[in-house]
Amino acid sequence: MTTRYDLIVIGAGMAGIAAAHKCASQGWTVAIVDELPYGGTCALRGCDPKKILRRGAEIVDAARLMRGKGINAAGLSINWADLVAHKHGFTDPAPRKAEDGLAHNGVTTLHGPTTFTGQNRVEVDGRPYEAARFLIATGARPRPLDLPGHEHMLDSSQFMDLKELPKRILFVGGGFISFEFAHIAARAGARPVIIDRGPRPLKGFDPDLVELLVNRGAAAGVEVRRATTVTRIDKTATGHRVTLERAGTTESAEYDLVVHGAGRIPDLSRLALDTAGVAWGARGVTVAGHLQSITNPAVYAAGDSADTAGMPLTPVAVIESKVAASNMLKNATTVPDYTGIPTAVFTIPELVRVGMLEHEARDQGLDIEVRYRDTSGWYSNYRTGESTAASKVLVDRATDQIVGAHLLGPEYGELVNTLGLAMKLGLTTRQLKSTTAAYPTVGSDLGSML
Ligand SMILES: Cc1cc2nc3c(=O)[nH]c(=O)nc-3n(C[C@H](O)[C@H](O)[C@H](O)COP(=O)(O)OP(=O)(O)OC[C@H]3O[C@@H](n4cnc5c(N)ncnc54)[C@H](O)[C@@H]3O)c2cc1C
Ligand SMILES: NC(=O)c1ccc[n+]([C@@H]2O[C@H](COP(=O)([O-])OP(=O)(O)OC[C@H]3O[C@@H](n4cnc5c(N)ncnc54)[C@H](O)[C@@H]3O)[C@@H](O)[C@H]2O)c1
Repeated sequence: MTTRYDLIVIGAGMAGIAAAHKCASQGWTVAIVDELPYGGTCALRGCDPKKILRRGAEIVDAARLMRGKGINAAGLSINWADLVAHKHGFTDPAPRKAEDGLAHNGVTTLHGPTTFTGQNRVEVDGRPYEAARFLIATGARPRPLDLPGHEHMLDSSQFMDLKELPKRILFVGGGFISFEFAHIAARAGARPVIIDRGPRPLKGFDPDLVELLVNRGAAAGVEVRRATTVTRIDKTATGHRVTLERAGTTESAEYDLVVHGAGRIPDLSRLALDTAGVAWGARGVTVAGHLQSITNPAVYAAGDSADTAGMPLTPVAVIESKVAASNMLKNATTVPDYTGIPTAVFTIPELVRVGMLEHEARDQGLDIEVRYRDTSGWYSNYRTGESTAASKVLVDRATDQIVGAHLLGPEYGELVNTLGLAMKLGLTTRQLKSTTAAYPTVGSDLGSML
């Protein structure tokens, strides 16, 4: 017999869980399904465990910066197995907590791979279900790389579960994952190399700050090679022989590990979306601004699996999920507001961005003032021994409002939240400068950055 719900949510990550809670709390009958343990990428295989591993690296780096300044960092090292065990202390109980919370709120929790069998029907592990509405929240997976030996690469989840960390690690792709993991690995004693096929890694971030970060990473043992790609990976007795291509020349080198950091794609190919009449493409489920499928009105999508103006980030998944849930409940067409959502690369130090890049602002015809500050000599950084730090705030001359902000430095991942808030609320830099921060905190540097 087919069980029927008001809503079936496919994917129990950030996007799926938030929407299931919201609709169930409004009295809808809701089921949620995942083929993996509940919690999704962010809690189990992404943001949260990654930042636990980074904590070890932060401590080592912080001690090294204070060498000769009263701290003896000699002999300080990361015990990788213990650090990974510390991570498991958080991730192992998370699925049970997530599932119990849903069940407590009246949501039926299902398990297994899900595929559509009609416009408003799915099968979960072979069992049929129907619903008036569906939310697709299936997230993303590593982009398949078409090269001989691709199966020897580890993905980000496998990397974070390594029992021990070898020395020679090649990260393919110069984006978020490679930079964050390489910065952790270097502090844990490895010699990571990042290759990127383009001339500039971390393309979504301010180019001047990226160059500073690349140099700071080099000093910590992270090598970055540009315009380089991998063409072949062969397993050897001691590791992997990797063939690399750069400007038409080929070289090969031996690495213990090769890690995939070459982008992620929406995880949709197994859902049989065509059977449900749901249009989709390489960027995700094709949705209107209010997150409803443009071809099947019963279906909505949110998070990494939806083709929207938002980046594939946790705060975006949560906002989209709440807006999609509210639209389903009220039959409304509200569009998410993406203004002022910050993003951070958790290297050491971290690189952050909110709003537009310089060239994006100019392409939009804005008359901007670029307020660049080398903050490396400022008190907050002197105190920690950090010698690489800078800020670049883009201010619209016509309105005195911030249209973009780019920061590289310790704790700037916290500072950027204030700039995001200012953008969201449309504060002028004059208004922002009139606020007072506790002193001495990095927040108290904001006025001088402006
Ligand atoms: C290594 C890493 C680090 C990251 N760090 C950060 C960070 O620091 N900050 C940040 O903002 N973002 C970060 N992200 C991105 C962030 O994790 C994602 O944007 C976010 O988790 C997306 O949430 P989601 O709910 O859309 O998808 P997910 O959390 O991926 O959830 C999708 C769920 O759907 C399930 N699923 C898929 N297909 C099916 C199917 N057919 N049937 C049943 N279930 C299915 C999956 O098993 C999964 O549990 C990181 C990502 C990675 C990979
Ligand atoms: N801190 C965070 O918020 C965080 C951390 C990790 C991941 N994420 C999310 O996960 C997504 C995926 O991360 P990612 O690091 O895999 O991708 P990414 O999109 O950040 O970067 C991929 C990079 O790999 C390069 N590349 C692609 N194919 C290549 C090849 N064959 N050889 C060499 N270089 C190649 C691209 O030019 C690009 O620079 C991100 O877009 C982000 O949304 C976020």
